[in-house]
Amino acid sequence: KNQPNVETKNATPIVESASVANVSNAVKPNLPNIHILTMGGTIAAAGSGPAQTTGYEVGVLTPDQLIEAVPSLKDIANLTTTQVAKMDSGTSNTDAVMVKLAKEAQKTLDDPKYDGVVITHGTDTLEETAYFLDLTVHSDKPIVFVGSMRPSTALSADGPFNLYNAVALAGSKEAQGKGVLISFNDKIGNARDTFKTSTTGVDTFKNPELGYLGYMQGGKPYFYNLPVRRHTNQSEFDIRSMTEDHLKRVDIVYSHANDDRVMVDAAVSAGAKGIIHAGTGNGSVHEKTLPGLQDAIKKGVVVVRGTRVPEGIVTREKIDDDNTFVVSDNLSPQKARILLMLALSQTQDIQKIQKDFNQY
Ligand SMILES: NC(=O)C[C@H](N)C(=O)O
Repeated sequence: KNQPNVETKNATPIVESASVANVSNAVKPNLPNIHILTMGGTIAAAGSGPAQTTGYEVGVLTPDQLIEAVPSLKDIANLTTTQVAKMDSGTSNTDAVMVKLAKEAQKTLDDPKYDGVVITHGTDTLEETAYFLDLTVHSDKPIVFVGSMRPSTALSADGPFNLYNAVALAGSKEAQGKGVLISFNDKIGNARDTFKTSTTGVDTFKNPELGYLGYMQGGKPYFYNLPVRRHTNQSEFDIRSMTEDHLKRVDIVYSHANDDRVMVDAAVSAGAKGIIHAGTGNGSVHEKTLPGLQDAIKKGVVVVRGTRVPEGIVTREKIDDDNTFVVSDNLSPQKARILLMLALSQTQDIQKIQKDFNQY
């Protein structure tokens, strides 16, 4: 029950598929070879009418149908596809799914015939999966995440143009070596810093304070900024030597007025090896919650002092040295969970884990 609908089939070369009427059946040697890994989400969704933008069925379009909706893709890339999952990323994404996708992306990028990868993904947890791949996949070839906010059946559906831009970006020289990118609504963000900011608006992926890396315009990327934190080829985490068993349980505990230790204790009894404390303000820990975190640490749980506030950084204070907390830097709780899981796959050493949070 509630298992993500995950399946893998062999890569289908769209260029050889007679059933795909709008896609050229000849490989054009002057165009980049881009492989699309599909995960489901609203970009592959269908509703019942032109104004339905919520409550539609997610992940129903096949990879071929996704591509058929954008006939001009054949002019910018030779495309092949693999359906890795057809999930609603808000209800069904798991660490196992992320591992499976990262392995699939690594395998594709290691194949000299491919120039880049596009991943179509639901937007709810896109930023988490994208950051996971940014930290574990080793390649300088472009890796571009894309999705949509409106289902394929809606008026002004944003999926087709988003997909066109993502394929154009993945086929560009400019996108090489910049880590995992998120291409959405004509903008290019990096996986670490970009996050979903609107429940239903099409301009949802951004980082209001730190901005974007660039724009897509006329099917071309225009870059202005570079990510400086370690990613892809410079990362110590490596999907090639990792299985889902290496990823330990990390829970997020969200603080609020009138907080207490109940949720921390629940995480510890559920077997958490790490806790991200999404504190108020600059990472404040409620006085009634603190003893719970201290007891968790005594049991060997690693606690990251983070914040529920979307902007700004949490830096080390006396409370962190007194309690051996790690601080989250400027990572959101959901991105801190990804990094802590990966850090815990290598060490329990607090200083090393803090160094990871300072570098990634
Ligand atoms: N816009 C979307 O893709 C939302 C959808 N619930 C998903 O994350 O799969």
